[in-house]
Amino acid sequence: MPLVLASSIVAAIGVALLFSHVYWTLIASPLAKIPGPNWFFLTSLRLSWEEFQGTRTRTIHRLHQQYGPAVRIGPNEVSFNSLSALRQIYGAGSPFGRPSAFYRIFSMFGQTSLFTFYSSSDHAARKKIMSQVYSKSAVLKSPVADSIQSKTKQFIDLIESDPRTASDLVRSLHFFSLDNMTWMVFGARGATKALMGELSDRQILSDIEEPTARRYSWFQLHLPRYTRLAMSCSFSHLRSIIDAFGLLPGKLPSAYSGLQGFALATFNTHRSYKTSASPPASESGLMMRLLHARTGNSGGKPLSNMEIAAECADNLDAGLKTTSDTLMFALWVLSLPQHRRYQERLIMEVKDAKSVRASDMSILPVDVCDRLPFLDAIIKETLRLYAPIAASQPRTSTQDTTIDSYHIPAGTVVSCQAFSMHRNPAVYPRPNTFDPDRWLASDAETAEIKRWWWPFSSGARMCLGMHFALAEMKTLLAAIYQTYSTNLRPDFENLSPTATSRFELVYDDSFPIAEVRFISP
Ligand code: HEM
Repeated sequence: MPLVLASSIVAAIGVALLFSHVYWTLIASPLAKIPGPNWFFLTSLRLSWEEFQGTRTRTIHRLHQQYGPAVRIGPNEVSFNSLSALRQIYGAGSPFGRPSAFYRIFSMFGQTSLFTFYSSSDHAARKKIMSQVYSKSAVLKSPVADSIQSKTKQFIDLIESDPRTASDLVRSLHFFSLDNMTWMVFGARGATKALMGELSDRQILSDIEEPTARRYSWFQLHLPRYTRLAMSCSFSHLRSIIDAFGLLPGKLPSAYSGLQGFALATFNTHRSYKTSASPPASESGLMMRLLHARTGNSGGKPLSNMEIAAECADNLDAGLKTTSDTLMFALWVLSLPQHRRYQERLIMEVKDAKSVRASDMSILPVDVCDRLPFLDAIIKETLRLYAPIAASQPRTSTQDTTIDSYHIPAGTVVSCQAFSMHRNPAVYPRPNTFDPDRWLASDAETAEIKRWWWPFSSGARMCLGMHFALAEMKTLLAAIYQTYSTNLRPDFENLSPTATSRFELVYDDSFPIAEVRFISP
């Protein structure tokens, strides 16, 4: 009898808790006024399931199409798709920061870095030290521009010497991006030579195509304790049971572990360089800048060794796939038979630019590429339709706010996603069509589409490496189309790639390794 009574009390408490949860989430919560599907209101598991399947971004987009510019996508989460919300969440003076619940999965060596700071003041102090390295004026001139040009030349040499490797775009563009990024971070002495065939450098990237990477990040985000336990479990029997039931988060402790290991080893090798006031090109780069800040030469806050190593690793991570995936999408989209005319126009533009320069320089200079209007339109349109970070960029605030006339309590996760911003048919007519010409109209006509273009985020936390990435991408595309035309293997013509996962920037699962053929005239 006491057992029955106890069970009845437990059941009654359970039902009461369930009712109060349902009442709160569906009726009493200030977020209940925001439209969206009830299942998403009730439990965050609903959205987590979409994330597990890799469909989160597309589902949120569909919900915006159905419910409008504000959609509640979880008990405590809202997605917005309007310029006013974008400015409020990400704009100057915004009270919103990056929530550690999500961004901790990007943490390197357990350190907080530019990418993972919540506090605006910590973030601003670190960004002040780092931003000069990647400023547009630094990128478009020597020694950065010379380095980009030399890596570009090495890519063209690879097409000539090893066309098979060059055509496998995931690999070859990662080599290009790695060599560029490592030069930016560690200077000439610490830069990799993957394009030139250095096997140990190519090996750094061996885990980036690990198919369980997204799954691992999902476990890390949603079940962090279990993930730690399962991955570090030293009892082989338990480990085999977890494995047998398919409950192992991933095969590797982390994708990019090769990149992190490289960053730490290179930092340790080179950190004792003398920090002279104006270091030579071989000693320039982010690491030197951070070491300077430590010794007080630049007036910044002193940083520990691990903080500097983490910042270096984080930059390699942030700049590697974003740039190489965008380049892959650009080469793929230009190689589609229906876009032949765009490829031909680009070829004309770069050849004209070459012909007005009397020099025998085989690669168009970075600053010249920066000013080519059709190339710029191609890059903008590629980043609109195939943004490598297309998914939500979550933010939270410690104070209550009102966004688009909805009351948003402190702690609510709010976000916009480039995938939806870039597909608003009222802003971009025929939003799913690749149309570079939309960027070539007058300033007045393009003002609105530029406001909605958001591949690099905006405001204080906008991408640090945007100018560097644009310079790399423009210089390489100009060099390729100066000499070659490209087409696709026929089985790649009917694919529709977009990186939509929040965790991995790789091509979608539906998009196998892309191969283009580089055709000499
Ligand atoms: C096509 C190439 C790239 C794209 C589309 C891109 C996009 C973005 C986006 C959307 C963010 C904000 C993410 C968020 O808040 O969740 C971001 C931040 C960042 N990106 Fe990039 N990125 C690219 C290349 C690079 C490169 C080459 C670097 C090299 C330094 C880089 C370094 C960073 C850093 C350090 C941040 C954090 C900035 C901050 O918090 O102030 N990115 N990027």
